Amino acid sequence: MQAANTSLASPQPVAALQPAKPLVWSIAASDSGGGAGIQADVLTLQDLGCHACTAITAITAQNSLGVQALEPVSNKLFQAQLDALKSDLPARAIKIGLLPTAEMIWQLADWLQQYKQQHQALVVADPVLGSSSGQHWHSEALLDAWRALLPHIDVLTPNLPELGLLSGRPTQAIDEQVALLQALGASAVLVKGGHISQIRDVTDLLYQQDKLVALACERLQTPHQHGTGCTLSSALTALLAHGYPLEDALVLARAYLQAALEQGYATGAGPGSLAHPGWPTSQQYLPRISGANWPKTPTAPFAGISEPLGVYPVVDSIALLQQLLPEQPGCIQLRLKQGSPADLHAQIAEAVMLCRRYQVRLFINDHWQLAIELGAYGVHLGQEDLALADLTAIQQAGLRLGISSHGPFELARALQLRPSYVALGHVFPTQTKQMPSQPQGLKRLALSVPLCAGTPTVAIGGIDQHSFAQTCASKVHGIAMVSAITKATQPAQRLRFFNKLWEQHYAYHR
Ligand SMILES: Cc1ncc(COP(=O)(O)OP(=O)(O)O)c(N)n1
Ligand SMILES: Cc1ncsc1CCOP(=O)(O)O
Repeated sequence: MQAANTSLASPQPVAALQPAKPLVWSIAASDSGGGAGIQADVLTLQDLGCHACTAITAITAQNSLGVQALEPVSNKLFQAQLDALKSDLPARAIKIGLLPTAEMIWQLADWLQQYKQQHQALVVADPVLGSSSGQHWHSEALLDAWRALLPHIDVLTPNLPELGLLSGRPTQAIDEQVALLQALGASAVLVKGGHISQIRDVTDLLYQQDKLVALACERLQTPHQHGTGCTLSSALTALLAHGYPLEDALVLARAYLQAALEQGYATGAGPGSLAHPGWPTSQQYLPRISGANWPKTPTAPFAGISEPLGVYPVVDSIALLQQLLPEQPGCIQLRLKQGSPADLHAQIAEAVMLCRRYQVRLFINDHWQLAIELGAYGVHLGQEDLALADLTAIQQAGLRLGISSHGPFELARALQLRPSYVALGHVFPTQTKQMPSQPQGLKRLALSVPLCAGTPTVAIGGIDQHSFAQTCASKVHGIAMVSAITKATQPAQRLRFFNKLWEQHYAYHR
């Protein structure tokens, strides 16, 4: 019998395929206790739908009570791991954790410089310079090496002590310390709030060039916090690997961490481990976001909407409104982008009168003062419009408020204001408006809907007869459309068609 060819010397490469899951590398140390390091990273990356590859920097002997020993891998073995991954499993994103020696950090800096010239990969680095149980693994030489690594890192996630060590100016203000790291080549810096002060909330600060955003979550009273930094940074890496922009990735990663902490569990006699709670789907874990140009939340929620919004045409003229109203859409929006004050007043007054006659709920885009004055059902505002509007006046006048969102970050901000509905868009490419962001697609739409529990959702952007049913399947409460209705040769007939589809869907699938 002929022996099967079991040679390991020269495996034939399988034809390059697009991997089914994003490939993410964790470059970090092993935690024999299974709560932090490589082990926490792999569990988190897999939990968030990525394939985790690893390059182990050191092996630690530890349990829930502390670290008993740490031994770096040889530089040769470290290099071999990186090269093996590079030749066959290129990363969409890379997470860096504990780097045990200055020499290994310099080696990684050289290696990353070359890698990033050939591959597009985002690098998140959690500068682990000590353990939560009190050990520290830094020397001046190691800190200098970390500083040299900064230009190769896209997001650095230090806690406050780590920021102080890296900046070398621990007594200066956080902004000033971050500026020092940015001067050394750091891009985005997320200063984690766990150590900032023992107040009710944990507030993380995201610095990007000239922009600062704060994300606050309730401080959970749990002893099971081993691996918190590793879990946050690997969750962030996973979400970046899925293609979420940084702020969106961070909001979801923070929600993931909050659920992971809340469901943490005891392992040994010391602090236990975090759970791996799956994709964030619950609004209760979303961080509260603050930053420049963001309005205060009115003291009460906006008026609610009882019936589903249904098919939601967005029109730019009274003529179209008149054509569509007899078809009884779930609601309608007048979106006027030009006109003198007198002209706008006259058109909105007429729209209010017509919608009352047909008993259709009328939202006014942008012109919130006229909407209040003339008694519209509600107002729709974009995120940039919110800072300019008097939200308390809209809320106290009893008008409904709909707010646009283009991803989890804007969605979390919008939900904070307790609006009457949130719009999720743009779902598909659209010709109607130049959009600053990428289309979200149906998968992200479906993942966003559960985050809004209790607040109605409206999908918008590029929805037409081909995508209507799939969009309904995401369980949104309304479907807003501009061109699919207004550019049809017979807009009223087209609306009738969509109304019928909505009713069928609603009757059979809710
Ligand atoms: C239902 C609905 N969703 C989103 C929008 C977009 O509003 P906005 O972000 O204010 O952009 P403009 O419409 O002003 O271009 C909307 N109008 N309606
Ligand atoms: C106003 C707006 N906001 C997000 S997408 C969009 C335009 C939607 O138009 P269409 O339905 O023609 O794609």
